[in-house]
Amino acid sequence: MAAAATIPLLQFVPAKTFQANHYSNKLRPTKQRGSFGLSMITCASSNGREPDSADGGVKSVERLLEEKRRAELSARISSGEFTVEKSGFPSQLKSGLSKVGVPTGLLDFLFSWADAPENYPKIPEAKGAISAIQSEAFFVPLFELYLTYGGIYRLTFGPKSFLIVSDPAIAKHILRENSKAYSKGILAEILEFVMGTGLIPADGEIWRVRRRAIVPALHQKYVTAMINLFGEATDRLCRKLDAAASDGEDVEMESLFSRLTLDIIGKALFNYDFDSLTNDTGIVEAVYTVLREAEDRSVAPIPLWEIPIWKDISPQQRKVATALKLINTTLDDLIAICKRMVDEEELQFHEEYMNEQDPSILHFLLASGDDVSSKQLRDDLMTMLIAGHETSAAVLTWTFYLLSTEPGVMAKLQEEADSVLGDRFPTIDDMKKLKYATRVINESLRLYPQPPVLIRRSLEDDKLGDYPIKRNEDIFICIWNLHRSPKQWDNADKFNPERWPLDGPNPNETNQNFRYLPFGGGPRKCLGDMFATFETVVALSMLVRRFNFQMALGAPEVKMTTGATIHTTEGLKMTVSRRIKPPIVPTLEMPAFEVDKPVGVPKGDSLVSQKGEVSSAHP
Ligand code: HEM
Repeated sequence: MAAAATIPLLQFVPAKTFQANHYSNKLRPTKQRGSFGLSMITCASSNGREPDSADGGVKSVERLLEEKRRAELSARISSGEFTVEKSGFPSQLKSGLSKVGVPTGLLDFLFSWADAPENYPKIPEAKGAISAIQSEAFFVPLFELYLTYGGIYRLTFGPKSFLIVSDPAIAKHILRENSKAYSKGILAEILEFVMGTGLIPADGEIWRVRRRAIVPALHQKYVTAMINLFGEATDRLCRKLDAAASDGEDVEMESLFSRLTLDIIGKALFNYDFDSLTNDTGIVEAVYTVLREAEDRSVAPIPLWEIPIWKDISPQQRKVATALKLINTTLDDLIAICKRMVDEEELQFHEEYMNEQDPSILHFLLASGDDVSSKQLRDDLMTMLIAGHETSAAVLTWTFYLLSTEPGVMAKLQEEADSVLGDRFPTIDDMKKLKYATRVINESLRLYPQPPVLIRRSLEDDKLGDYPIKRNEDIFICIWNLHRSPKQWDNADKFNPERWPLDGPNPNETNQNFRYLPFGGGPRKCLGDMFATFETVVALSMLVRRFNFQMALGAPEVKMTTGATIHTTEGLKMTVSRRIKPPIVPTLEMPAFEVDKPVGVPKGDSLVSQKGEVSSAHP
C-alpha cells in the first residue's frame, strides 16, 4: 500500500467528525476542522433567529476573524505565494521588471520566447503549505485557487503534486471520453483495508466484471420494492420525531439521517435490519469504527498502520481489526444464509428476478449464479454499504439545513407533499409526481455534492484541455467548484430549486454537459443514482408532510467538515413540531417489514442467530 495522501482529499471516506464508539447517545463530533465562513456560502445565522447578545458578540468576533483570515488567504494567493516561479535568469528578470511596474501583458509578450523551448503551455501551478488549508474544509481553498488559476491547476505540497480540475470539458474527458486512461489511484490504496477490490476502488478487469454483475440487480422492480422500504424506515424516524415533538426535545438530525440511511441500505443490500434508529448494536458501532478509520488513514502523514508491530500494539488499530472481523463475520453469515435460501428456492431466474421475502441485492447476485468468491462478494457489499449510506445521509442533512434558510421553499414542498401523498406512504407512481421535492434534492446536491471531489490517476500520457500531462498524475475533479462556479451558474451560491424547471428533464451530467455531476459520469457513474434519488425524495416528502423543522434555539452554527462527504462540525440541531394539517397517520397497509420489533445484535456478536428475525420488506 502506498503512503497516505498528505491532504484530506477523499471520496467515500467518512468524516472525522463522528465518534464511532458512543452510539448510546448520538453520533458526536470529535474533531472540528474549523469553519468555512466564506461569503460564497452563507451559514451566518444557524437558527434564523436573533442570537442573544453575548452569543451574538462572540459570533461577530468569530465572523470578523474569519473574514480577516479569508482576506489574508486571498492576498496570499494574489501575491503569488502559491505560484511557482520559473527558474532561470529570464524568469528572474521578468519577475524583477514586474515588481518595478512594467505591465504584465507587455512582459508576457517580451518573454514568450523564454517559455517556448518545450513548445506547449504549462499548467498553472500553485504550491503551499498544508497549514494553509488545514483550518477548514479542504475544498474551500481549492475553490479560491480555482478563481485565481482557472479550470485546471497544479497544487504542490512538498513532494506531492495534484492536478485540480474544475472545468466541465476536462472533467468530461477524464470521466467519459478517455476514462480508460484513468484509475482510482490513491483512493484504492487508502480504501483497500475496508473495501478490498469492491466496485468503488476496483479498476481494470475486476471492476468490469463486477460492474456487469451488480448493475442488473438494481432493476426497475427492485427499485419499486425499495420505495416501500424507504417509506417504512422513514415512518420509523417519524415516530422518533413524534416523540421528540411531544417531549419538546430538540433533535440532532445529522445523526438521525445517518441511522435512517444505514437501516435502509442494510435491508436493501443484504436484507439485514441494523435497526440503528432504535438500537445501538455492536455491528452498528463496528461499521462506524471502520468508516472513521478510513478517514483517519486518508489524512495521516505517515501510514503507521503498515508497520506490522503497530497493528498489535495500537489500541485504535486493535479496535479496527476487531470491528472489521465482526463485519466480515456478519457479512459471511449473511452470505451463507442467503446461499441456503437460494438453494432451497425453486428458482426461475430472469432479468427482473426478485425474491419477495428477500429482495436484496445479495439475493439477486446469488440467484443469478454470479460466479464470485465470498471475499469479492463481501468487498462489493461493504463498498455499497459505505457508498449508499454516508452519501444519502449527507444529502438529507444539507437539504434540511438549506430548507431552514428558505421558508418559502419549505412551504412549497409541504404543499406538494400534502397534495400528492395525502395520508399514505409514497409509491413508485408518486416519484413522477413529487417533482418539486426532486428539484429540491437536485439543488441540494448542486450546493453540497457528495462527495465534493472525485479522485483519479492517469495511467498514460494524455492531454487535458491545452495541457499535456504525464502518466501517474494524481487528479482531483472538484465537483464543488463545478457546482459553485460563477462561470457556470447565475447566483451560484443561492439555494434555488426553481433553477430546474419542473417540466424540464431531470438534471444530470449529460444534459448539463458535465457542469453538474452529482453522481459522477461516464462508465464509473454511480449505479445507485435512482435508488438514492427516490430514497431522499421519499424521506424528504414524508418528513415535511408531518413536521415543521426549524434550527433549534442556541444550536451551534452549521459549519462544514470534510470526509468523503460533507459533514457538519457540530451536528444539525433542529426543533421539530407536528403540522396541524393534513391528517398525518399513514393508512396504507403496513407490509411485513417489522418496524417496531428490535432485532439488535448484542455487542460483539455476529448476526447468524438473528437472521430468522430479519424481516422482509414485502408481505
Ligand atoms: C445521494 C446518494 C449518492 C450519491 C450523491 C452518490 C454519488 C456517487 C458518485 C459521485 C459516484 C462516482 C464516483 C467516481 O466517479 O469516482 C458514485 C459511485 C458509486 N456509487 Fe453512488 N452515490 C449515492 C448513492 C449510492 C447508493 C445508494 C449506492 C448503492 C446502492 C451507490 C453505489 C455506488 C457505487 C457502487 C459506485 C461505484 C461505481 C463504479 O465505480 O462503477 N451510491 N456514487
